[in-house]
Amino acid sequence: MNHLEIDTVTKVYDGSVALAGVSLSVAAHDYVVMLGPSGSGKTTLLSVLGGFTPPTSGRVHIAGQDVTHHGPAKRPTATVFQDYALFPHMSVADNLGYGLKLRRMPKPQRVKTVAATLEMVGLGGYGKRGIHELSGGQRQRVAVARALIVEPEILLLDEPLGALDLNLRRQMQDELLALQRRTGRCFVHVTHDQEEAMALASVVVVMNKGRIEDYGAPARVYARPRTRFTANFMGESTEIAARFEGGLARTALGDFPLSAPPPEGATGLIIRPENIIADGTGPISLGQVRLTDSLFQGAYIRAEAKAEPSGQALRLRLAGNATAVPGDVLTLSCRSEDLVPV
Ligand SMILES: Nc1ncnc2c1ncn2[C@@H]1O[C@H](COP(=O)(O)OP(=O)(O)OP(=O)(O)O)[C@@H](O)[C@H]1O
Repeated sequence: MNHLEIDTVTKVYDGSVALAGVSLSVAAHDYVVMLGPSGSGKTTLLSVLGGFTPPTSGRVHIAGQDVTHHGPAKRPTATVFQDYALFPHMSVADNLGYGLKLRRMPKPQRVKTVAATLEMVGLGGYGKRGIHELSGGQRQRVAVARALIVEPEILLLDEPLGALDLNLRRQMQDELLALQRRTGRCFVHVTHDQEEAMALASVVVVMNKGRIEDYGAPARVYARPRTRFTANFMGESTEIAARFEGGLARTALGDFPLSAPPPEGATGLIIRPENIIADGTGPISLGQVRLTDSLFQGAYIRAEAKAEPSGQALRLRLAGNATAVPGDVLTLSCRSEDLVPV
């Protein structure tokens, strides 16, 4: 059995289905990021893992123990909430020490553990401060430290960086990743920010309408999405309608060999803009297109084009130093493996 086993978990609220049979196995060293649009069930699943929401059916095992009906205090998890939920009237050290006190750790040991944990999150010497004397990033670190200090088997993080500005968010992402590696603990993190998911996850879980659409290493999920929803939700792509016959995808741009069998019921090929080569040097020719739109973005040019004569629209990403204006005619190509059947 894996470190975390989620077995066919459902959650129904007054007839509305928040989780529709979610199953997932997670290893002890994984950094899992749950990603999905608003209302897809991410927070509900995290809350079921933390023991705050009882599932309607299904089971949850953590470190070999069936915790399905255990409340938050009775399971080996700790949660970092988006608003941090720190005790505002207590000092930083008392916030951290609280959980240890509940576990009846003797005071001298408690003081040492608090100091070491503050050191670990880069807040050595901040123990005496009040919560209101900290910046947003420092409060976030205190919240993570307070959760980690009780040595949970799994650290649950609900949009932990949601309240921070972009620069601080990136810095805290680096810090969270370093902390996860240093502590070797399993982190399960909820976000709706796909860049954050890619940056942090060893396993990204894409959720939609209470189900898992796709999960795996971020590079695989991004490059070879298993479903149309995942392809559209993560990054940009173009879909080319296709019929699949004898190892070939027949499309308006031509017939292409497939590098993998199409999933059942597949009706299209997905291609990412950055995988379209803006000349004829790739092994698969996509033919000629005329640019219909181009937008300079600094490092690259985001462009739209229409294939000739089919009229198929394509999204492109051209080098930032290219000259590209609407009306230009380009010959496009790609690699077979970058045409992903969905
Ligand atoms: N306490 C509740 N009572 C009734 N319905 C709920 C409750 N909590 C969540 N839901 C519903 O369950 C579904 C999943 O919600 P959930 O909060 O898990 O989604 P989410 O992916 O975390 O969304 P967001 O990114 O907006 O936080 C939604 O349709 C929501 O309205």
